[in-house]
Amino acid sequence: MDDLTTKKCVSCNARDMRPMTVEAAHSLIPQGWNLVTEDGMMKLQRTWKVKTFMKGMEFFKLVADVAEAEGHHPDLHLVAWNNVKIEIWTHAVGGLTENDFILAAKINRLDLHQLLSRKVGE
Ligand SMILES: C[C@H](O)[C@H](O)[C@H]1CNC2=NC(N)=NC(=O)C2=N1
Repeated sequence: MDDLTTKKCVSCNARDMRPMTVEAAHSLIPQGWNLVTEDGMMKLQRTWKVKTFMKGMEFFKLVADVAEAEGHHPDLHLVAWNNVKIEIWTHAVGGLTENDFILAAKINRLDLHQLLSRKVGE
């Protein structure tokens, strides 16, 4: 698998865009992300615990900057003040395309250590 972080998202209104197969999705999934199926549609999903509500908002800003640079956007959830969940899929095709994996891989590159709660025992 060539490094997804070296790639750029393409416009989602390309006529030939189709949702990828489950097998293809499993071969591309970046570290820390999960494949989930909701309402019959596959999505990428990852969760984090942040130190504070405002650090959650800082997290969202970092992600938003990546999304805007890529022209491809995640769903951002901040629940019970410190639980972040990000879900990514390609709305234009109602499933997963390579764009989703590129965005997830680039989110993985963000330096989040100042924002995240320490894991138990750390
Ligand atoms: C033209 C442009 O590619 C589209 O409007 C983009 C914007 N961001 C997007 N983000 C996601 N996740 N899915 C889309 O289909 C999508 N479409």
